Amino acid sequence: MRKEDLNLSLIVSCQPVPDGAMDEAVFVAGFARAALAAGARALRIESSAYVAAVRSAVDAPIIGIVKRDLDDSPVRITPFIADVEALADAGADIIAFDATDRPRPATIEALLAAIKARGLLSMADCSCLDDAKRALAAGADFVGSTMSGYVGGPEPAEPDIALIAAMRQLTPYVIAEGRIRTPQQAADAVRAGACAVVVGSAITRTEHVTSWFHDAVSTAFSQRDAATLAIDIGGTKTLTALVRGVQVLAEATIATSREAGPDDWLAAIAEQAKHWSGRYERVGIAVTGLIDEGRWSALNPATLAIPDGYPLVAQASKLFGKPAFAVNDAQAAAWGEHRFGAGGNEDTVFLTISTGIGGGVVINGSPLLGLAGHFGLLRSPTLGEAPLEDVASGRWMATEAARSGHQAEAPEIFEHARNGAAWAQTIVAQSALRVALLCRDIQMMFAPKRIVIGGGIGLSSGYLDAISAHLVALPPHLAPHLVAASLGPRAGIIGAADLASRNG
Ligand SMILES: CC(=O)N[C@H](C=O)[C@@H](O)[C@H](O)[C@H](O)COP(=O)(O)O
Repeated sequence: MRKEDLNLSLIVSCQPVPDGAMDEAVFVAGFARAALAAGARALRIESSAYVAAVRSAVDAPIIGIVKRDLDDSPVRITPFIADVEALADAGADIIAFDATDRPRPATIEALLAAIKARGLLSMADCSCLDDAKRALAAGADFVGSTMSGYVGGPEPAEPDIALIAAMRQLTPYVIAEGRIRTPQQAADAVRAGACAVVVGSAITRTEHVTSWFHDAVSTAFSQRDAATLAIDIGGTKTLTALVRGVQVLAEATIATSREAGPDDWLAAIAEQAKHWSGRYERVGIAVTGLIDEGRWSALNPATLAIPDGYPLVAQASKLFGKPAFAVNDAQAAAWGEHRFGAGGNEDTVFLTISTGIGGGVVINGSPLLGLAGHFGLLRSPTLGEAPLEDVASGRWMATEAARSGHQAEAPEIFEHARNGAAWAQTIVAQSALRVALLCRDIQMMFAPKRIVIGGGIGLSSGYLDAISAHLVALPPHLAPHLVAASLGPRAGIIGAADLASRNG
């Protein structure tokens, strides 16, 4: 065969788990025929006996290898010249061998000479770019990424796409191999420049594939069945709950003492959670302010005076004796609404318009964490550089009412507006306009499928309509799709609980 014959091909490695249930010639030949029937162009087969068995069953090109566990060398793949001879006799078209720079019984040059002498093609199984350079200089026909991740240290989870790309700079005859477990990863290897892609375990090691599914399913079952202690620490109150999935099994609200600090807040929560001891496996915490690498800081100290960089995750896991995860409260609510509420599992931006203004973004199924989504702190010259929450939130509405001579909190202002009071209507309209402009800009930044509006102000009757009214003039492809939040004040604890279950 010619080197070009392998171009653009999928190669299936038929090496069942050694000593496993499928480690028999009849299964190896069966895997080979099934792979070819489904579009594979070539096969990679271990041992001269199995090469012979497959050769008698199919005409496709066979890459042959022999695997050995030697006492005096770490090299396992085709270490001896005699292995090359046996594979050639059995009918292999290409012979692959370990090309790593390690103590070995036969040199790379000697192996290559023996392969060439039989008129066959060679594949050098490399662990790094230097292996590939040496193998090509010695005359190897193909270089493969086979040994990357198997020459010491922990086995990586992903295929070495970067090595494939780097090898492609040396030669077009690069075969991608090793830990390619999804069609997506195989396509990535092609994009990185591979001329052919070998897939093994994911297709022909039934025991391995079953154990991947088994592990994932058992972990998900135990996570689903174990409850989470979910905590939402706000500027005035703290909600503590026992949550399983979207079910809130029990909950309690305590005041957040503004004179105290995080140690005392956590102690008060622990006192409450004593009743649920033994019933939760992890802790999910949503907080006002910024969470960065598990540390908690205030973004607006007026909401709650949090010391800079408080080690919230470390303190909580110590106090509760369980793994803890912390996230900003609006980001937690954004995740809750995205997964289980009005976000409908689509790209979602969540805005909570309440005493202050918060937000969260979920794009491509992942929440943006850290500083992302703190929309209430956006400043613009048109608003005199004031943070948006200082000119649109419930707090601002009450201040504006007082300025126009009316002592009223947000709910009463809405009531007055509905009853036709012009001063109240102006305040509501101004807040809604500013939030509408924010929604317009959010649409340009993230193009979410839905902007979910929550919070006491956001869900006040008429407010969503007032925002929408400012956006009707936008052309349809620029207009945000606004929807009302559906999980209410529990969105934060539900979101934090679900994020905690995914993060530990
Ligand atoms: C390192 C080593 O000994 N690799 C061996 C080489 O033939 C096989 O165990 C792998 O199954 C083969 O490389 C395909 O890789 P994966 O099964 O990850 O798709």
